[in-house]
Amino acid sequence: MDAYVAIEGGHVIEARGRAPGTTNGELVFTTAYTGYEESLTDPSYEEQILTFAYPLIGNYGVREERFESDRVHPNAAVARELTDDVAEWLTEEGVPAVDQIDTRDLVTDVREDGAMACGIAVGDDVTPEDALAELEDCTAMSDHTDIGAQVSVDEVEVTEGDADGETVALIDCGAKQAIVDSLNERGATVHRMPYDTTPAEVEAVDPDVLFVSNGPGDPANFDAAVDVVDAFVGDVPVAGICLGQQIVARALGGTTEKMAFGHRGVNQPVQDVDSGKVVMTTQNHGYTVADAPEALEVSQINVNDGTPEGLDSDDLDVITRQYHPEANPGPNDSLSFFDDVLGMAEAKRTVLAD
Ligand SMILES: NC(=O)CC[C@H](N)C(=O)O
Repeated sequence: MDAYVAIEGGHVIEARGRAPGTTNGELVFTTAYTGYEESLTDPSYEEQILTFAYPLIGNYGVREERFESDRVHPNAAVARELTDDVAEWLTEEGVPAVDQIDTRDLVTDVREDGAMACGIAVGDDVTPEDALAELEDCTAMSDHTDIGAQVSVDEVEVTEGDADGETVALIDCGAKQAIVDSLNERGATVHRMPYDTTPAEVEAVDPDVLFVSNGPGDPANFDAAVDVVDAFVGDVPVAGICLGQQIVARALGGTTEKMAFGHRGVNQPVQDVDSGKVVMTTQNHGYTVADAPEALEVSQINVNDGTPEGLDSDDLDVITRQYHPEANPGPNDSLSFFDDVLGMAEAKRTVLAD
């Protein structure tokens, strides 16, 4: 199958077609060397074209148990070499894929010029012009103003924990399954609620903790979730992961901005400000908190570029992380985040009961 990849500026690269179709999206890369099933099903990659920096993708097959949602989210996949298993999976999913392309070159372009528009055409009769036409049609990430609707649940889904466990209202802005599982495994009952849930609907659940999930796109396009955090913060403990951190920051008066090419991989070093301890983390984000709200302490920072990785407040009962403590893929070193969140909720519940 023929394949052409057109990148911002109009440069067209020839590749080998592995799954047919034409599409466009924001070109990003991940340096993760494993976890392609988790990454390809992570809703945070919605409307993006995912390039794998690691050259061989697919060498341990495709297993549904490792999926983070019920479909592939990037608009296309790009790798140096994709196995037949992955090519067949992406073909079934209708997601175009290419390989036999110099991903070192592509990653260097994105590192130098930032995440960029990209058009892809794959098929027996496609031409470079088809890829260029897709590039021309590409919508900037911040202009996907209702991207939450593409990835959230339509209705509340409840997964039960232990009878005496905490009740979590999870605002699903494109949540990874591992977040729900990590909470359930610790005895919490999770009410997974649509991204545009109102404060009144959250109130009806009477949560012990309000948890804002990861998700795709620009945090500026999640005003409903910002309103929910605004309504509860200070009264109910609040937690957030990735987009969740950005939304919590916005709700308390902080600002967010787009990074050049973001952080995507499984070995991003994060330092705890108080202890000095460094952990390796899984990341997948293109935006960051620019000005942290005064009410929150920047508790953790990225060792490479100093961006905020954790925002905490003991007074308000807030804990958020820019990275992914739930891993999947990646190191499990930060799973204790979920113990901290539920511990915070339990402590507050005890205080209120006394
Ligand atoms: N994984 C995420 O939640 C990503 C958050 C946001 N979409 C960003 O790119 O920064």
